[in-house]
Amino acid sequence: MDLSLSQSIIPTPIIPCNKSHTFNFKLFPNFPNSNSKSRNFLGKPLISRQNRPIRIRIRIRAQTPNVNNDNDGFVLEDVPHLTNFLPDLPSYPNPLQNSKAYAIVRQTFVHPEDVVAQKVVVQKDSPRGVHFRRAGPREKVYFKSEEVRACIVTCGGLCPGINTVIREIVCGLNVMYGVDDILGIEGGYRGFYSKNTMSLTPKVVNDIHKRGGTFLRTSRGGHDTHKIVDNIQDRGINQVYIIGGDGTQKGAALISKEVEKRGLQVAVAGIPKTIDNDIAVIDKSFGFDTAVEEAQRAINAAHVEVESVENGVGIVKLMGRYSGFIAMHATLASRDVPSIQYQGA
Ligand SMILES: Nc1ncnc2c1ncn2[C@@H]1O[C@H](COP(=O)(O)OP(=O)(O)O)[C@@H](O)[C@H]1O
Ligand SMILES: O=P(O)(O)OC[C@H]1O[C@](O)(COP(=O)(O)O)[C@@H](O)[C@@H]1O
Repeated sequence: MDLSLSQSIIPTPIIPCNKSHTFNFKLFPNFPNSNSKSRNFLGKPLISRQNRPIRIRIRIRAQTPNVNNDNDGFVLEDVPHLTNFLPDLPSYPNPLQNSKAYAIVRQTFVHPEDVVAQKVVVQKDSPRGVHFRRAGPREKVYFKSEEVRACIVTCGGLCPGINTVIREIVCGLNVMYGVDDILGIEGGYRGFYSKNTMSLTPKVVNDIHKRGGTFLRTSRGGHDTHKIVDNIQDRGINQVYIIGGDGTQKGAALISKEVEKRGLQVAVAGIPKTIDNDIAVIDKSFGFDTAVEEAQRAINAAHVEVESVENGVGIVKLMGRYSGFIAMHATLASRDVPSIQYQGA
């Protein structure tokens, strides 16, 4: 999957209700300069949620070259927010603040000014570089729990862990945020306008993470922005969670633009899916570990065959048309392959 960073949509993380299935969209938790003073590197609030243009790209350069100025070459690749076009939208305290079970979150809310650097290693006097908005629960939210009608859709190819993601969105919304109106859109984008929805509750999704594939089914094609947004409007949906690869996220961006054009209070969250782990800015894409484990099985099997005959040669072809991370990690982990040569297409 080729998910270029400028097109990436950073999702608000859903903290799982079951620790054993944790997956983490938090970006570089060890991001340096995390003290509150250095966060305000622009010397003024970085984010004005009011009247903020969509996907702003702030470039600030120091007047004098080679001056060690905190603002030098700082670029923020932002994501759209509802208040860009609905500036008077009221906000509410995050329900997690009142939760005994999740009380710890109060201390770890993501500050609105938190960003994540694309490059961890920089040189002295080099530009600060590109930064992304940090994902995570905020102190304020823009929906009342009882007014949320969420939906989840899965599009494009398969990847291990999709069902876990679906489950965690449902459980996270329900258990942590008190949302009980969650719809499953079946069969990818076209499911918005050609199929009925299913109701998703923690009980319905309880066991789905033990199965492969996607519980909601998927498809390629069928992205008709107007028909999809018409349907979102007709069904009174106000939160849309879209799980998929680069094609899917392009579709999500179009939906978000159409929502803005119509002035709807609908939040669109894209959850990047790639088995290849080729999104630089996140810790790890879900499903990658499983793919590496499975790949090692193939390598191990070939190794057993090779060892049992004279001059045996085993050939294992692993997936990853444009990305060699699965092949590289599986090979390094198994130690059965003396040297690695990765050849992309
Ligand atoms: N450029 C695009 N604009 C809008 N929708 C797109 C675009 N590319 C793909 N899609 C839609 O996204 C869905 C999945 O796309 P696909 O490229 O097949 O998989 P993936 O999301 O895994 O890359 C399909 O329903 C497709 O119609
Ligand atoms: O088996 P191959 O040809 O290496 O294909 C594997 C590739 O297919 C994918 O699963 C899907 O790729 P596309 O989204 O381009 O169809 C990639 O994530 C992966 O790298």
